[in-house]
Amino acid sequence: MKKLKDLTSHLLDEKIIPNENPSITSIHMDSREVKKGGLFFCIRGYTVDGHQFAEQAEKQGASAIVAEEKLNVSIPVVLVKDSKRAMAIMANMFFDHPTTKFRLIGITGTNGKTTTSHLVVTILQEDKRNTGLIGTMYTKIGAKKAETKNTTPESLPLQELFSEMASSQVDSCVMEVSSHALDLGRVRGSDFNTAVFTNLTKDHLDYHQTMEAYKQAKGLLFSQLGNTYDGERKTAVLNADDAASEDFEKMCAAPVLTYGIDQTSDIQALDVNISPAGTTFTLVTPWGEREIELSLIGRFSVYNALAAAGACLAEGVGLDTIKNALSKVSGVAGRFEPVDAGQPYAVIVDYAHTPDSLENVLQTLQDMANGSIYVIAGCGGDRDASKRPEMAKIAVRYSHHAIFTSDNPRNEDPKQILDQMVSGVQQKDDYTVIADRREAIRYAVERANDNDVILIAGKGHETYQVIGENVLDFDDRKEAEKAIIDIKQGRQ
Ligand SMILES: CC(=O)N[C@H]1[C@@H](OP(=O)(O)OP(=O)(O)OC[C@H]2O[C@@H](n3ccc(=O)[nH]c3=O)[C@H](O)[C@@H]2O)O[C@H](CO)[C@@H](O)[C@@H]1O[C@H](C)C(=O)N[C@@H](C)C(=O)N[C@H](CCC(=O)O)C(=O)O
Ligand SMILES: Nc1ncnc2c1ncn2[C@@H]1O[C@H](COP(=O)(O)OP(=O)(O)OP(=O)(O)O)[C@@H](O)[C@H]1O
Ligand SMILES: N[C@H](CCC[C@H](N)C(=O)O)C(=O)O
Ligand SMILES: [Mg+2]
Repeated sequence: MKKLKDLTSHLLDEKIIPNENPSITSIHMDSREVKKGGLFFCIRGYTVDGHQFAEQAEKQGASAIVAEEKLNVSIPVVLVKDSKRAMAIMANMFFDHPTTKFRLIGITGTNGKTTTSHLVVTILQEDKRNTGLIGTMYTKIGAKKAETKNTTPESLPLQELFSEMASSQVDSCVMEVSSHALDLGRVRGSDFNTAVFTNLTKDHLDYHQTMEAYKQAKGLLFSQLGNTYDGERKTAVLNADDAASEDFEKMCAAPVLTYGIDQTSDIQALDVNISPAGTTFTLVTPWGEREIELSLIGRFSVYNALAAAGACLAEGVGLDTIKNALSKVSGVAGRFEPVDAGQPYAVIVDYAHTPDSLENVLQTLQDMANGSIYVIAGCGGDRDASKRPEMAKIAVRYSHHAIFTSDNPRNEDPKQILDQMVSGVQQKDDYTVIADRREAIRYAVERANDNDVILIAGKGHETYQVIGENVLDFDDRKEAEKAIIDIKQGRQ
């Protein structure tokens, strides 16, 4: 059991620590979850100010509170300048520095984090490691999945999850590290061993405002990596074909391993061959060469495989293990996932929700399709509006017919989002606007002929649609399947 002062001993910023030193049996950032003997952190959020729940936490039996202002409570209050920062440090102390007990591999970048993290886990498991995974779709300890709200959780639930991983004998944890998480300090106190960069293109400018600030946020993963001198191996794995890597190299004290297709790099893909059946390339590394066979398609998949191979080489995995594991990967849910209901044309569900990812996926389809390409695309509400016209422009440029529809409108008017998309295209372009996503999918399915391709972009693995405050059941894969079957029956 911990005492309050065990947890405050590493708080170096301006603080006032009370004389009392109660026992702390649990820690909480949500007043509704506070237990007797717990420590409650008052966090100023985007929606509410956690300080207003201090009295509720006291009523529920909290032993102490961490806050940024004086409170009207009779339990001890630790006053700090920044309770989010204090929470990251104290959560790490409360759970006994869990990330020092296993290898931690962090993956950042605009696109490819979820895919690359799955590839890394597959390779590490082939190497008989006990893995943990934290990312957009779920968290996983071995095969046990749990739901998650954020791609990278807030520091307190994150350290708690790390602690559970350590108790479950996880020896390697692979996590997606979002730019929001880096900027908001959610991974402060996490001891990364290998840090991977996929790529940097436009997204999240609603939050970061400028590409420079967005890049700086991503760079924090590399500056937080530390160095190898304390005996632990640390490596930054950087994409040599992305200009941002030069900046990250400067921000990083650890050894750097680069990967690429175009630029000369430590880990290089040569003789890349992409076909609808899969991808092959020669993986050239400082440890030797191997012929790689992947069932994933597209040039972007080669980058994800290189990033994963780089991370695993940094983690000491052998080349044969990497080759074998990559040959077994069948795909990641909602990423270029085919829907097959016996139709004579292809339907692909993909999580492309940025201009760059949409362009990559459509380019890949263009290289392969024999018939027409239909793309169904929308843009999320309460998110970066500047990508809307760009995504629409890309959709019409690489398809024969684009259908603009709703993604997750959240608290925005779907019509307004669609108007912003349409502002990026010209009247002569071949597009249709159908706000209802179900109808948009049906529209494409009704029109597709043999050998055509329908790309349903943006929601990938998501099984819901957020409209206003309502979270409705919605799964692009199921909707497509239903539409194919209904329309087939109607045609018979
Ligand atoms: C903008 C943002 O990052 N918001 C995050 C933030 O929410 P918030 O600031 O609105 O929290 P709040 O509701 O104001 O609450 C403030 C505090 O009061 C507490 N509270 C609240 C109510 C109550 O009754 N009692 C109580 O104690 C809350 O627990 C909290 O500690 O803190 C929450 C808890 O950690 C996060 O789940 C939430 O992420 C939301 C869901 C979100 O959408 N975030 C996105 C922008 C995000 O972070 N995305 C990235 C991935 C992006 C990508 O790369 O694709 C991610 O890592 O997920
Ligand atoms: N290396 C890559 N470069 C560009 N686009 C990619 C790359 N890898 C995947 N994509 C595209 O981006 C989409 C999202 O991929 P993935 O989920 O792996 O990225 P992510 O970085 O985890 O995204 P998020 O930030 O939403 O968590 C894929 O469906 C695909 O269209
Ligand atoms: N992690 C991303 C996911 C976007 C997925 C897309 N379907 C949307 O809702 O915009 C975000 O929260 O911005
Ligand atoms: Mg992800």
